[in-house]
Amino acid sequence: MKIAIIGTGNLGLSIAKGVLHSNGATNMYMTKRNVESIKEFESYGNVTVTSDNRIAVQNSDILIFAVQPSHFGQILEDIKDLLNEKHVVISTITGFSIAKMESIIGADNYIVRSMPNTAISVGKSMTCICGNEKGRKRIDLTKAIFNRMGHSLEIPEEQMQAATVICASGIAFWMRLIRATTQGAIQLGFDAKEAQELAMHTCNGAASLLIESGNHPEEEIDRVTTPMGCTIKGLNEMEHQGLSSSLIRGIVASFDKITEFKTK
Ligand SMILES: NC(=O)C1=CN([C@@H]2O[C@H](COP(=O)(O)OP(=O)(O)OC[C@H]3O[C@@H](n4cnc5c(N)ncnc54)[C@H](O)[C@@H]3O)[C@@H](O)[C@H]2O)C=CC1
Ligand SMILES: O=C(O)[C@@H]1CCC=N1
Repeated sequence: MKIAIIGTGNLGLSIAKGVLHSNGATNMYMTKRNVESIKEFESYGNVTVTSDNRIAVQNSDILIFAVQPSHFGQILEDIKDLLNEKHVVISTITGFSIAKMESIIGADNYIVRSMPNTAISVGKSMTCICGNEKGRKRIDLTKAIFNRMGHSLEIPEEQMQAATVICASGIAFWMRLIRATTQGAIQLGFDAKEAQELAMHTCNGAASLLIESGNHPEEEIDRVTTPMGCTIKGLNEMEHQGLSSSLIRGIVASFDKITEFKTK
């Protein structure tokens, strides 16, 4: 598998690390404007680092674009004449529709949108995927690539904006909750390192329990909340302070922000 990461910044670098850790590519190109910060990746032997997207496209089959939304249109213009039947054009770009991509490179390309998160670097991404008419013939291949770096789900393009919030931004929401739990643990007497260790592994356990059991969260919460116990006291106080409501309102605000920059 010959993969190009076009735009090796925060997300692109996470994807590159995930590809390398999962041995997901026989050959990988990594591009960015200034390559100094990623030069070290050439030590992997099967990695080429360059600022030239055209070279990367010519030497790769799977093209994963991870540039800022405002840069993506011009980058597609710059490489569109190189695209052929071997290429799968995979975009992680928030708010950049398939129709907009087709208006630049044409509908006769294998186009897939993928919405991963930075946990892809450690093989734990939740990645949502959709494709254009030709791209849907490459969905299984795309899922195979992203399933080596976590879990993936094909969804309609209409849900990609919501998926961006829940999965891509969502990982930051969960890490803020881990940080808040850590601060609570520090207040209760743990040092910062141990406090974060407790918070991370408890969070990991909660997610793993739900994934493995397939149970509803409240079913599992009912197993923890001893009558008149400390857990229900804490949970009810959190809800009195608006825990669930503040999370939901933050998720909706994040969604509305994407709508804002989509309409610009
Ligand atoms: N950061 C995240 O967790 C996620 C980001 N996304 C999307 O991924 C895209 C990238 O986001 P970030 O990684 O956070 O941004 P970033 O700014 O960290 O990375 C963008 C990279 O693109 C490079 N770039 C700019 N122009 C270029 C060009 N002409 N050729 C090659 N590289 C070029 C920049 O040097 C930079 O390294 C955005 O569209 C964002 O919406 C999607 C899901 C998650
Ligand atoms: O914050 C952002 O706009 C990008 C999309 C999801 C994660 N990072």
